[in-house]
Amino acid sequence: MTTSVQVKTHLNYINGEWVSSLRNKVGAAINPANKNEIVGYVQCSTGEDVDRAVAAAKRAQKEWRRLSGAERGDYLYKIANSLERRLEEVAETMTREMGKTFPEAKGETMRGIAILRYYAGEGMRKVGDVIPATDSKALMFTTRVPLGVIGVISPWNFPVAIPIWKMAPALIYGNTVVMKPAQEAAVTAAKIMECMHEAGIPAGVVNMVTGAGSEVGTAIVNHSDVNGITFTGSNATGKQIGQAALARGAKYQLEMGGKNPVIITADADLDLAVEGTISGGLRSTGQKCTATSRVFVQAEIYDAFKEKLLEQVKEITIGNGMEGTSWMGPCASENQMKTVLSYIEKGKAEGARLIYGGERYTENGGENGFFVQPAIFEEVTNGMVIAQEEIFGPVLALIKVESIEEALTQANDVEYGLSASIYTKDIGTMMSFINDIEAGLVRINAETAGVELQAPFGGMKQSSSHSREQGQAAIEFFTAIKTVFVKA
Ligand SMILES: NC(=O)C1=CN([C@@H]2O[C@H](COP(=O)(O)OP(=O)(O)OC[C@H]3O[C@@H](n4cnc5c(N)ncnc54)[C@H](OP(=O)(O)O)[C@@H]3O)[C@@H](O)[C@H]2O)C=CC1
Ligand SMILES: O=C(O)CCC(=O)C(=O)O
Repeated sequence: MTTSVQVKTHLNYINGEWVSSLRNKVGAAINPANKNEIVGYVQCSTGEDVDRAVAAAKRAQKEWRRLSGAERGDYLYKIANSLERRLEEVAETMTREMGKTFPEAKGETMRGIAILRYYAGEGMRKVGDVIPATDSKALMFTTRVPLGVIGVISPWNFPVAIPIWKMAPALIYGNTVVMKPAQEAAVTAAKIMECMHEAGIPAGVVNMVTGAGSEVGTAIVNHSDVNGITFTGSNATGKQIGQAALARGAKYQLEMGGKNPVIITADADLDLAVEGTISGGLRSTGQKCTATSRVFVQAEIYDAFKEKLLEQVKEITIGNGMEGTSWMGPCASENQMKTVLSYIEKGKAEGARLIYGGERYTENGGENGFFVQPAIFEEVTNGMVIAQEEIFGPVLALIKVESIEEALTQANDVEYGLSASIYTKDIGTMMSFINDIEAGLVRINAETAGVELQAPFGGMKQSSSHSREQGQAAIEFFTAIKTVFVKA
């Protein structure tokens, strides 16, 4: 097990400098695999710290937007190189701070590097179109301008990838940023800022203020000089942010929960389906908005699928994510663990049959961490809470269906619409799934999780504010279009 990361007090990053919060108070970040281990200390900031960061971002924006896309891209390449040099350290910090296994944390950090390089390249791509004017002597075209200052509010479940997939496009299109990471992932976020600093990004272009969402997050959302807010997290918080932004006329983008289904048809490759269900539902301890949570299985193969699934889930090793033997780490916090355990209790109380796991895991030193065994329920009906609400934990609900139509109807019968997958060999079934499933991310013979950085990402229904992040879709949020008519 590597233990190279020093425990230190991380400061806010404002106007190119590392500064304490004006309140001068810090909070300890603890390891969810061992609550006695402190990973670092982070600032518990106030609205006044946000004011300073926003003022710095506003000042820096004029110069930053004047640079060419290629010049801004050069900074992103340098940030990517710095993150690459610190890959192991950042990944280890992530594992120790929020629990995901080291290989997953490393994979996520590499994804962050790839996102930075992708958007660095975007600085050289077209930003507008020439549109024929009705006047033959005129030239009409569109161009794009940055929004100004962007508030980035990010969650703890992807501490590197999510802040980067919000900040990199914001920056490349000429915006400046004030970032508030989840307090539970703020040490890892500070490492990203260190990479930005190392890359020599001009003072004020990127700023980070850590602290409670109810204080720091709210201050960003309500600040009149923050022109756009991009958020990933819970529906309750997302809706509040959307309403507050709308009330003062700021642009907003919300990525929220999921209750993602997988359908296993009678002709599915069962080994592949079991592998995808386990990986989609239980990797990262189920703490992905794209995690599989409802498993619709056709009656003909239900028993065979269940047997294989149970066989393999029993093999899952739980433990500290820094141990090479651990397949699944802890929940990210005590609160998250309690939420998951309470959903498991609700499932039992509502009459679903728990056929595997679902207890707090306390073996091999686990009593000091926030571990939960994977839980597999069957006899779940669509009206149950565990079939409707986002659990964000390692819980799978098996639902037996007679037909693909029944599976589709039930799969759509939730308020969310983020991702969905089907395992089938039949092209007709694939086509009806693509057409009829209500989800922004549709996957065939592949797990529900797994977002490609170059493709649009976002959900339908209550899963998002109906916008898309990542890939070239990001330009829609981070810029405004100007239509220009030139008459010589
Ligand atoms: N879609 C997804 O990827 C995610 C979904 N979730 C869902 O949300 C549940 C709860 O997780 P939780 O961490 O509480 O999620 P939140 O939505 O509360 O947190 C997400 C981010 O928003 C910040 N925040 C909280 N309240 C406000 C506010 N009033 N104004 C502005 N920003 C705010 C948080 O800060 P801080 O936490 O530092 O106070 C954090 O940075 C999970 O169980 C899961 O179901 C959670 C994370 C990611
Ligand atoms: O599935 C993924 O890779 C991304 C998931 C995600 O965006 C999230 O959980 O917030």
